[in-house]
Amino acid sequence: MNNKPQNITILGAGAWGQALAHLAAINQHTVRLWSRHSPVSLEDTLANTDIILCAISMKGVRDVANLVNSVNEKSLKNTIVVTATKGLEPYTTYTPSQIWETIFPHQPVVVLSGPNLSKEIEQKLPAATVVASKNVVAAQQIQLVFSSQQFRVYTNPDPVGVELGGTLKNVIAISAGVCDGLHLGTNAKAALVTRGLTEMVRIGNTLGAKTETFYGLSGLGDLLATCNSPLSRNYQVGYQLANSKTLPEVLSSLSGTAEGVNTCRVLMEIAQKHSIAIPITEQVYQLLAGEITPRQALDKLMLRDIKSEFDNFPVEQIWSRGEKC
Ligand SMILES: NC(=O)c1ccc[n+]([C@@H]2O[C@H](COP(=O)([O-])OP(=O)(O)OC[C@H]3O[C@@H](n4cnc5c(N)ncnc54)[C@H](OP(=O)(O)O)[C@@H]3O)[C@@H](O)[C@H]2O)c1
Ligand SMILES: O=P(O)(O)OC[C@H](O)CO
Repeated sequence: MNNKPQNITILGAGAWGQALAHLAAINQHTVRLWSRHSPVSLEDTLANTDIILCAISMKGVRDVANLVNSVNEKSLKNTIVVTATKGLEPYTTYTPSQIWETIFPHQPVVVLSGPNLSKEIEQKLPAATVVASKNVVAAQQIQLVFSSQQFRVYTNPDPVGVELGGTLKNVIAISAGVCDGLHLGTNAKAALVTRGLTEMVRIGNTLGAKTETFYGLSGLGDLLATCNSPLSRNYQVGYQLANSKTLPEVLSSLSGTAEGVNTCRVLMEIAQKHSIAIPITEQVYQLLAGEITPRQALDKLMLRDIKSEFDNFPVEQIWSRGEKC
C-alpha cells in the first residue's frame, strides 16, 4: 500500500470539494481544486494526478466525466477515481459511480460517503466516513489517503449500497425537515426516520445493495446526521416548505445543492418501474411538486392502510411460533 503523499485533483470547488481538500491536506497530499470557473485548464490540473476525486453536483457529473475523458484519457492509466456525489441521474437512474465506471471502464472507482456535513468538517470537528469499491486495494488506498485524527475512514465492499445510503437519505431528510417545521415532536420524527430507512432498504435491495450496508455509517449514520441537523440543505428544504415558503423561494435562498429534490423524482420512476412501496418519498414528491400541503402529506401518511411492520415477516408468522406477547 502506498502511504506516500499523493497528487489529488478534486473536481468541484463547492462546499464538499473544499472540505475534502482540507481533509486531504492534513496528510500532506498535494491537492488541486478544479471547477468550471478555474483559471487553470482541466488538462493542466490533471497532469501527474494519482487520484481524481469528484465532488460535483449530480447534474454536472456526466459532463465533467466526459470532459476528463476527452482531455486526458491516456495519462490517467493508474489513476483512482473517487466519487463523493450523492445523487441519481434522471432517465438512466445511474448512480455517480456507475457513470464514472461507464466512461472509465478500466479505472478503479471508489465511492466515498458518510455522515459528513461539510460545515462541521470545515470547523475541524471529528467525523467518520466509508470508502467502498469493487477494487479492495483501491478502497484501502483511499482509506490511507484520508484517515486522520479528524477523519476516521472505514472500507466497505458494497459500493452501490454505500452510494445509495448517501443518496436516498436526502429525500427522507426533506421529510424530517417538514416534520420539525410542523413541530410534530420526537415520536413522529423517530417513526419517520425509521420508516424512511425501510424505504431506503427496499430501493437499495432492488438496485443490488446489501441490507446491512444501510445499517452502517453511510446509511443509518448519514440518515441521522442529515435528518437532525439544520446544517443539512435537504433538511432545510423541508423545514422551510413547512414554514409556508415555496420551493423556488427555498432553493433561491439555499447555499449549495439539495440533491434530494431531483433524487425524489428519479426514485418515483424507479419505484413505479419495480413496484416498490415508498410512501414517504411519494409524499415528498407531491409536496415538492406543489400538489399537496405539508399537513396533507402528514394526513396521508397517518391514514394509510394498517399493515405489518416488516415486509417479509408478517405478524401472523410470529404468532404461529407462539411468540405473541
Ligand atoms: N456539502 C456537504 O456537506 C456534502 C457532504 C457530502 C456529500 N455532498 C455531495 O457532494 C455534491 C456537491 O455538494 P456541495 O455541497 O459541494 O454543492 P455545491 O456547494 O453546490 O457545489 C457544487 C459543485 O458542483 C459544480 N457543478 C454543479 N453543476 C455543474 C455542472 N453542470 N458542470 C460542472 N460543475 C458543476 C459547482 O460548480 P459551480 O460553482 O461552477 O456551479 C460546484 O463546484 C452533492 O452531490 C452533495 O450531495 C455534500
Ligand atoms: O447538506 P446536505 O443535505 O446535502 O447533506 C450533506 C451531507 O450529505 C451530509 O452527510
